[in-house]
Amino acid sequence: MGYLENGEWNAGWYDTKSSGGRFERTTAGFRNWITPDGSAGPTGEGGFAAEADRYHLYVSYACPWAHRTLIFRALKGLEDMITVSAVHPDMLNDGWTFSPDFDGATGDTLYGSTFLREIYTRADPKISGRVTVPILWDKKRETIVSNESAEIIRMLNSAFDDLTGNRDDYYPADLHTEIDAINERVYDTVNNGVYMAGFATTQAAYDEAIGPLFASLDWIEEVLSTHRYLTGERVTEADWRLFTTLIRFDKVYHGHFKCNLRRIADYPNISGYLRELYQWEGIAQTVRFDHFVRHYHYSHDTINPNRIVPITPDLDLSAPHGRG
Ligand SMILES: N[C@@H](CCC(=O)N[C@@H](CS)C(=O)NCC(=O)O)C(=O)O
Repeated sequence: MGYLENGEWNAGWYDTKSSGGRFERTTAGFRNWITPDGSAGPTGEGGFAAEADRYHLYVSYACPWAHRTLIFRALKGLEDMITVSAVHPDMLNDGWTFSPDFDGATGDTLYGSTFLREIYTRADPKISGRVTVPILWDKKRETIVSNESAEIIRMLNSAFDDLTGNRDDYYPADLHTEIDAINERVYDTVNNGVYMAGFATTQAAYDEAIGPLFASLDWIEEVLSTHRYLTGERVTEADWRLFTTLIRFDKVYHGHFKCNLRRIADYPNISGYLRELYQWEGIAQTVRFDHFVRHYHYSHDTINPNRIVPITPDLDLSAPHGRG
């Protein structure tokens, strides 16, 4: 773990001293958009037109934010158009690395780099900031299009539709307001809520995160008792954004991040919904339990200094989901 300052690497864990023990996630630095014709998107500059075999994703199978991008690549049939490199699950003093020494870790298939930070310095040799996954890389301009997963999935949702013919829309116009509102609550209290609980270094910071997390899971359980998906009868971006946290919950967040008031298995509707999403065509291949169980327990030595990787419960995800 560490960060880049003027292109130089500094090792060090998150600073929570200045924020009363609270974990505060930093904002992503590259905010350009791929668009069908290369015109500029909502932020950043233009010049990133949708093209086959032009873009590359750098991901970790452990990371819930990177996982979103793999899910959208699968849902939108972009596997042949967008290539992928997956980092090693251990994120230690050098940050994410391309060591291929773990099943599914591919190394850097574009440049043969050793560390993920080299991708950031390749885009900007004097860059400052955290070295995070996912990264959407442009092989043509050799730069980073975006390192913000929420925006990468929006691009993948529609920018390539004319090339693939896949027009499935996970952010339909008539549901924008509802999806945005759900995303906000789910991000603040669930997706990021588990990290705020797990990375808290004061009791107060933990207490602040844990109540809203379970209040939101209780609310989601209620919503899913009358709706098949979060916004009703159509699966949307909001569901896939929640999925990446739910799938890690009982194996990692429940124990490692002390999110242990209840398990997902204790929520009947969320459990069926999780199974349905897991069984969705193309999704199971994006889920690497081995990567995330190893990553969290082995990498966070402030939480688990002896790096003991625990046994975790089997999740019977292939059982009938009963959500018909
Ligand atoms: N805003 C980013 C956050 C990504 C993020 O925090 N990724 C984590 C892995 S789960 C990371 O790479 N952390 C390394 C670090 O913070 O140094 C996104 O959603 O794309």
